[in-house]
Amino acid sequence: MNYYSLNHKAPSTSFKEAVIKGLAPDKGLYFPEKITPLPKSFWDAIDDLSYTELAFEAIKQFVSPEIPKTVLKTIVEETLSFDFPVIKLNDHISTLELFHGPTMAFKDVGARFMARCLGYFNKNNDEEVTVLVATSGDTGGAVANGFLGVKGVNVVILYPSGKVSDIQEMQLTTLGQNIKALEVHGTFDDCQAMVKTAFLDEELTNNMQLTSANSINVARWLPQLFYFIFAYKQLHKQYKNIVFSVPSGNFGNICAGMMAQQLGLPVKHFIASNNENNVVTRYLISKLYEPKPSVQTISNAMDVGAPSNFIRIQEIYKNNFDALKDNLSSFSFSDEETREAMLEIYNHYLYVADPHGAVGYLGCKGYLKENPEAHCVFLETAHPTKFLDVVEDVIEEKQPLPVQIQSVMGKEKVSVEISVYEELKSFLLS
Ligand SMILES: N[C@@H](CCOP(=O)(O)O)C(=O)O
Repeated sequence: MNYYSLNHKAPSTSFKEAVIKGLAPDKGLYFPEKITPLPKSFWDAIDDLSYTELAFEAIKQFVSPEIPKTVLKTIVEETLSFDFPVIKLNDHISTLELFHGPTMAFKDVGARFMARCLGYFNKNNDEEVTVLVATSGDTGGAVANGFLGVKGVNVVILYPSGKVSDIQEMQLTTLGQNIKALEVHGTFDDCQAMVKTAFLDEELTNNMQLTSANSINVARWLPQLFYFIFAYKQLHKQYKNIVFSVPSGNFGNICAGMMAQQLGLPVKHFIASNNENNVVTRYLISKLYEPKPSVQTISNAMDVGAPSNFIRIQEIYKNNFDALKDNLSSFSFSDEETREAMLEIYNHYLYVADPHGAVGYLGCKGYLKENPEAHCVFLETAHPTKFLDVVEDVIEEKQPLPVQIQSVMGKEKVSVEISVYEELKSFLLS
């Protein structure tokens, strides 16, 4: 599969080059040249195929021929070594739990898939790759875990100081080895902007091979389409009008869901559920796309003011506003509403949702008001104990810590504080 730059000022490139480069030389995101819907026989066999078989069939067109089928099978099997259960709350709302991986966030799948692809491409190469990643909370930990000890790969994680949860910070600052954390005095958007600037800095790119492990990288972004197929597998016999409410920050996950739809997944509608960082909610009302600096919320992984992947969504809908609006709704909720939703979910369903999931639940409720025939699945993007203070405060109950969380507790935080791009550059050159 070849990929083109959405800025249209750089040549098309192979999957391998797109993964190794991360971002196109013209700073555009890569997008696949062709999307071939999966055959009817695939969808007819959904009950008989395992998660790894479904994932393999769904992703293979995007990675071939650079990753041979036997290698891809192993990559998919190793990536998906945990569960993705759907939990039904009532006849109209279910949640898809995406937090059963090693760092308990949905990012684990993309990070593990990408790490293995890069490991494969790098196996006979002596040149080291530096993976730069900006995180608003969950990506950092997942990438640190996924890339820990991968030969020839150094990871540098930028995170906004004081704006990620304590557990998220421990997950990305305590592993050591080939993982380094930079604590940025600024927002996630500042971190993401620094990463993008680094890709354009010839002094850096002449000295080192840089790539990104944010969803701007196709190998981090595309595997997220598996989730929607897994949810459909679990629900399709019971419900016909399935819609997904996706807690959205950088919009990679919802955009991957739309790719699954392009492959033929019968999804009725998508809901982008936002906290107060709501550029897309506003866009769908006003037709004006006006990114704003992000504000801090209790659903911090979604504190993104300028979502990178929105341009990919526009590409899927060929920049047709009406076509997009037919398939996408968006709602935005305050922290107060999020807390109330967490309590409601707990009181009504005895289910402990994290703040991001609670925003997704509210998105379902918003959509169901006008579309009562739908069955809405909100994505539980991270385990509630990653936001322990907020969760325990809202439901007034102590939460047991899963082993994945216990394993980072009490470890020593190691980070370097930076404020401006020049400091990132000297860090990388040093
Ligand atoms: N929400 C992310 C930040 C960016 O998202 P990504 O999917 O592009 O890595 C986080 O939690 O770190």
